[in-house]
Amino acid sequence: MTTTEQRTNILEFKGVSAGYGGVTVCRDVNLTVRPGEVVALIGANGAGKTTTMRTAVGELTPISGQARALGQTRRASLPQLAKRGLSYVTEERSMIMTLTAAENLRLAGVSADAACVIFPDLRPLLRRQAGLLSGGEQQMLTLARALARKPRLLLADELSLGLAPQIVSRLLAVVRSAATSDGVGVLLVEQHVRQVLEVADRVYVMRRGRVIREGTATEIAADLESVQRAYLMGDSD
Ligand SMILES: Nc1ncnc2c1ncn2[C@@H]1O[C@H](COP(=O)(O)OP(=O)(O)OP(=O)(O)O)[C@@H](O)[C@H]1O
Repeated sequence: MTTTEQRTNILEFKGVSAGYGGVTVCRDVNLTVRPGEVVALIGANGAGKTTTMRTAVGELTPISGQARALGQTRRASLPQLAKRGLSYVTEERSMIMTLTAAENLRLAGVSADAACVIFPDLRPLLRRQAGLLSGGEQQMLTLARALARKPRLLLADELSLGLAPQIVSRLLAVVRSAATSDGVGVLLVEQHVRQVLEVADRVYVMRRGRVIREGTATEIAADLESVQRAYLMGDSD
């Protein structure tokens, strides 16, 4: 990756407000993601993290401001962004549960070998129905499928929801490595704040629809108790 590429934002929000049916949920959000960096978006339930992600991937249109992914100057849909190199993964199990792991990969145009390079543990599971995989295995498959497509921008919304800490670490380590080794820009929404701070470069903290703090992961980690007390305890405080 050249220095110029590293400096270019592959995701950029300028004063973005967004919401549902005319009701504004996120207000004046400014954020950036550059190639090769892992950026975490943290905040209490209902803070507006998913709304921000859905705006970034073109599922929601900003009420005002500008949301630009992968250099698009006009609003683009998720399929258009996917063609340009966006992968979007969420906590929802997105596999077809009656198909095998290998069939799910094939359906996405991803080779089983490429997926197994990312998570070797998938190899013995390829012929198993996706619906019979554990939650952690399903998310390994989801992440392997997303990364094997060699995206330029990965948006992951609570990929590890409800999973054991050990598997959360493994998923996050693979995300970190995709950023470091392949230059993927990553925006991560995670409830596992301590773990995400270990892999993130920068962090945005949201509360009541606004970004109320940003910093390097090191800065936020050094001040984690007050961040958690002030911002993550619940939006009704
Ligand atoms: N489809 C929708 N229609 C109307 N309001 C919505 C919709 N989805 C979310 N909201 C509201 O928008 C606000 C922000 O929700 P959002 O899902 O973005 O928060 P979040 O930070 O991702 O929360 P969580 O951590 O609980 O997933 C909440 O008040 C929520 O009720």
